[in-house]
Amino acid sequence: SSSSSGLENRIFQYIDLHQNEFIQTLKEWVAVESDSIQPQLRQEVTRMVELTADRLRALGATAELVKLGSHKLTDGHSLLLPPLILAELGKDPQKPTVCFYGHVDVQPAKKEDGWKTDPYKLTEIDGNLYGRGATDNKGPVLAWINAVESFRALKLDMPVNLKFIIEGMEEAGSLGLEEVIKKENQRFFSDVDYIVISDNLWLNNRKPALTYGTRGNLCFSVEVQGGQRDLHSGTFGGIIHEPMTDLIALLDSLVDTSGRILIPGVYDDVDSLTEEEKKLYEAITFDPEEHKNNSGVKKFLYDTKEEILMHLWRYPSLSIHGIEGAFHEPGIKTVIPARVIGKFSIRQVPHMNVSVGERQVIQYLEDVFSKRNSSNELKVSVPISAMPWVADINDPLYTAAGRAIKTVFGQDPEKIRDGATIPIAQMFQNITRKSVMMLPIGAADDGEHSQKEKISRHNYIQGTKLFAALFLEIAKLHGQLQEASNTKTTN
Ligand SMILES: NCCCC(=O)N[C@@H](Cc1c[nH]cn1)C(=O)O
Ligand SMILES: [Zn+2]
Ligand SMILES: [Zn+2]
Repeated sequence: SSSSSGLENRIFQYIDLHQNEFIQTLKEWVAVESDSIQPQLRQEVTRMVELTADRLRALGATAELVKLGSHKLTDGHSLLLPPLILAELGKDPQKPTVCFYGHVDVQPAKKEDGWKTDPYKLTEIDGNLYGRGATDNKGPVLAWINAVESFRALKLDMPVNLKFIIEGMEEAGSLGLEEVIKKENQRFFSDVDYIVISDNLWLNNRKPALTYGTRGNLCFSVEVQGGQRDLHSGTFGGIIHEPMTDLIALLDSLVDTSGRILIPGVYDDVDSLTEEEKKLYEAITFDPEEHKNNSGVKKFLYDTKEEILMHLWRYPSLSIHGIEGAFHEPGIKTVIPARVIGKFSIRQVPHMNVSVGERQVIQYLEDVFSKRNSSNELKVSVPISAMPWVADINDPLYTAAGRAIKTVFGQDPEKIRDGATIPIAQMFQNITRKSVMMLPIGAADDGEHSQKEKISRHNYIQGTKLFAALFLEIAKLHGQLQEASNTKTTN
């Protein structure tokens, strides 16, 4: 049913009445500088993980803090990783078990980066709650917790068993997580029926979405080394092969002005486009103008909605991210850097093979470099390699979420893919073989990772209702599934 039941209405009313308390908790969470990128803030990440575990325990859950060991920093030092939370609430064999994944670490944020408000002080302006982590991912994690809290406050039986897997290193590449999923596959995940991730955004500012796919990513570091030290360009400029010049030539050889990747073979395994798939893009509500406004750029490479969506979701793209070792301060420094490292990545799509891609790129870079007859040394490495993820939208989990969305937002969800990479989705699906779904609550203009990250009060509160409605829909679905399988066995 698309209209809410008496039970849902009671829960929704509770959520509406307690919204300021939910926002207060989000304020307390945003105040913790749980930046997982900067080593000096690692203790804050650990504190945030512990705070989250306490909150889960207050709901009646058991929350285990799994030690993940330490990792090596680029300067050679070792740093302890924050623990991972594995929590459980309810173990009724008659109920389905839903596992929620989220993260409580955040991207770095400094007021000087151009924030209009203090990034660690949640500030409400015109119905938007600005602050680092508001949408990525503290708001959505709290929305799950708020939903459970609402059932408890109303003394309602939870319709599903819940498990939570919450980490503190997502923004730094989910270090140590894959090993835990593998290790816990036969234990923690054994009775899980559904896995839900709420760590992405809607496709536009108003229409809710369900996400069934993400692109993967192959990240490359291209190092060009000349001599042992930087040189004066007045003394050596004109008589040596400069590492930066080699690197710029390499980077410039990767993609043409229309965005097409120039590495031979890259498009060979990309799924061919069927008429049926084409229709999916035509049916989606997506306003290229709104997307352009969210981005702040003047023009996209493509004009139509369909072309834009396909180039974000089902075609690979190559982006150049930066150059380590380059002089980047204001003013002029007439230096020739001795060693520079270019960073670029290729978003992977079905059915590209990451190992094949790796070889194609390395071979191509070596070929381009050898034609330059440079005396410098080239080294290519692949620090991150993540496969794309696509799920079956006909899975019952998607039906349940679609119904919950209709109840809360009064409209059917847009079924979308995401051009970014959530490696955990593919990992969960591949290792556990469970149904995996991404259910975002943030709008397209939430500005994850940017200087104006926010979640709207509306989305945070309706998102809380959405998760409560999802628990009920999954329980209903499970009842139906169980009835169907009982009918099968008795026939
Ligand atoms: N909307 C969710 C975005 C999550 C995100 O930003 N993921 C990163 C992960 C990544 C991929 N390669 C290196 N890190 C992303 O850039 O897609
Ligand atoms: Zn995130
Ligand atoms: Zn993020």
